[in-house]
Amino acid sequence: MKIIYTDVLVIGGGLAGLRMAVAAKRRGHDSIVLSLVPPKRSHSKAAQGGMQASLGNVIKGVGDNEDVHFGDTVRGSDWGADQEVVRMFVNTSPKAVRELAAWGCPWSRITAGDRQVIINGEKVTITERKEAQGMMNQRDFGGTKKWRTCYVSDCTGHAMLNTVSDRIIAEKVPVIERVEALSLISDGKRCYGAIVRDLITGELMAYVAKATAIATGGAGRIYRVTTNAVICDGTGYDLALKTGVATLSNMEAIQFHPTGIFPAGILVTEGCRGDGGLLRDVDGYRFMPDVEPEKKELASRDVVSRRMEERIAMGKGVKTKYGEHLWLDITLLGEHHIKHKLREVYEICHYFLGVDPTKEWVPVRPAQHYTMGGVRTKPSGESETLKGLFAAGEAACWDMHGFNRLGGNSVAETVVAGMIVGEYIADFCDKAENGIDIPTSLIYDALAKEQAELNGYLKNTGNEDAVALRTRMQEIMTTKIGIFRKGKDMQEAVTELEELYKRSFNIAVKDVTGNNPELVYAYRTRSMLRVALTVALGAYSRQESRGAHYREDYSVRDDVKWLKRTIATWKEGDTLPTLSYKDLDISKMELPPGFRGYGVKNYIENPESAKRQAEVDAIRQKMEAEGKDRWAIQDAIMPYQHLLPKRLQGRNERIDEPLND
Ligand SMILES: Cc1cc2nc3c(=O)[nH]c(=O)nc-3n(C[C@H](O)[C@H](O)[C@H](O)COP(=O)(O)OP(=O)(O)OC[C@H]3O[C@@H](n4cnc5c(N)ncnc54)[C@H](O)[C@@H]3O)c2cc1C
Repeated sequence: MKIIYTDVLVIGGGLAGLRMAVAAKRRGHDSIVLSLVPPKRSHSKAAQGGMQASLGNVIKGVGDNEDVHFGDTVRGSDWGADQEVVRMFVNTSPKAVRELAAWGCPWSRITAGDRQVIINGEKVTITERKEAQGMMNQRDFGGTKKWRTCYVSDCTGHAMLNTVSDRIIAEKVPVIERVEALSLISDGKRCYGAIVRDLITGELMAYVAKATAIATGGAGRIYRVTTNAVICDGTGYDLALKTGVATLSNMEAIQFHPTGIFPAGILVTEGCRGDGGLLRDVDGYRFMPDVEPEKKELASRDVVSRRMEERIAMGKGVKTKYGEHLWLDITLLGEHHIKHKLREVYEICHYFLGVDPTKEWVPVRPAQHYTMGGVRTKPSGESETLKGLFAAGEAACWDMHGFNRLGGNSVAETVVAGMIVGEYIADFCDKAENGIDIPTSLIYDALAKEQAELNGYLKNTGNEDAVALRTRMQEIMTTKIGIFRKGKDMQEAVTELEELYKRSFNIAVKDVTGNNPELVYAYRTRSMLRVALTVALGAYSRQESRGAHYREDYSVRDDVKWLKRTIATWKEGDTLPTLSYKDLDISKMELPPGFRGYGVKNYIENPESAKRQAEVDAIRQKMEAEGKDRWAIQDAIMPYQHLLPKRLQGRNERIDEPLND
């Protein structure tokens, strides 16, 4: 069996993984990236709408800055996010978008002068400034106060991923494709790499590394109706669970995107609504202004998805033999706009629905979209509990999104986290004490354990069918751990998923040769069941509603009892995860919990919130009177710069905020 040694092993060749590897390699550390598919086929490619960075280039973005982006993200998270991490993110995102531009990402650009846009269903003329000519263009997205989302038509992820993939080639980082990490090599205290299966030959290998990073993306495929591609099985989360030591966090926080095309669930971007698209019911009635007068179609995704499902429950859905849906109307944007700025949406509607969105409404219904939880890390991206293990991107939870992610904040997070965590990985590898100093027996034991697990499937005489188990799991997740959750349903879901998990030990794989896709399907199904159980038990146990986690039996956000992060581990031999909780500390928050400004104003206030708000207000008032600038005031309220690598600490330049000001 092959053993390959390297400094940094990155598991995942999407935006987050590639950007981390670039950072580590540039600091002189040999890095290897592993991927199930050629990296340019990673799911980051599917991102359509754009990347949030507070550049303030467009006229509708004037006044935008890190503070506004911070407020939008924390409110969007329903106060579930780690506010220090949000600050790190909003400060780095403008740098990341500009870095990508320097690397050749063809961002859509501003043409100065008049242009016609649709705002609130009306044609409006806006005038872009002369000094913005040629700068990155930005569109409106849900849950944001300013037009902040930079984009490349509606194939932003495609352009970003090509750019970073080209950079990884330039940096000469080997990317090993069509391989799958099955487990991590660990002695219970420190991670030393991974056991990896070659998906072409079926061979097992050990990749031994000083630092190992999980960047394996989301877990959409544990649901039946999802916008995620078939490789988004979420088995990367299970890599952490299987150690018994590394933790997952907030796995119950699952996002449902308002506009999956019906019935397939394929996404049409939030950019459709950002650019002026409207949601209509069976009567063609635009219902969002009635229920969300402030943000209408552009409230945050959790809110819009719930409003849509409520409309359907009122009997206002369009009935079909596949179920019910609502309409997305982008006809008012005009053919030229749709074919240039929403080109992919045009093609998706044309090829998958036979609908021409320049003339017809698009059938849509919310679909699973994003995993806010993930491998729990410190702000540096290192696991809180397993030294040498790092994570970034959708697979990670350094906790930037809390219980609801804003559109455009994910691809931004991948490259931002890649930059930050990549630097910390390099720092880790710089230290002599973090060399690879392990007995080879640890590697061989890990290989033998994985081989035994695979043999378990091959030699099993049981009669369980992996396809049936997975299909049932996906059905349970979609129907019982969906947009509206009820205690009884979730209890049943946990019980049945646990049963399916036990049955997965009786899956018999008949094919015994080579790459063996039947075996792959079987072992991934068991991993997915562990992940699904972590989501379901987390959801059942959290007795409140926060962001995308909405319970009909606990419909209120409870900042007294539940302002806390869920932490999950999986002990070997157990059939359920072990959950614990970690409080969020209001006394350190820059923006104490309150009303989000959209959605229902319905929360149990923690008395600490008002106290902290008074403190924050007093600091702000005093420092403003002293003539201090916004950076100094922010630093006094919640210092975070020390958490950023030095080279990322600088300020960002805007037309209205030149650096020499
Ligand atoms: C349809 C769609 C549209 C979206 N649009 C937007 C948008 O406009 N703006 C936005 O901000 N966000 C958007 N998102 C979300 C965003 O695209 C993703 O969250 C983000 O790109 C994830 O990047 P990542 O690097 O974390 O993971 P991915 O890009 O999913 O990459 C995961 C990588 O891990 C590899 N991998 C997985 N498991 C293993 C394993 N066991 N061993 C080895 N390799 C493994 C895969 O091969 C892949 O290379 C969208 C998501 C979807 C589904």
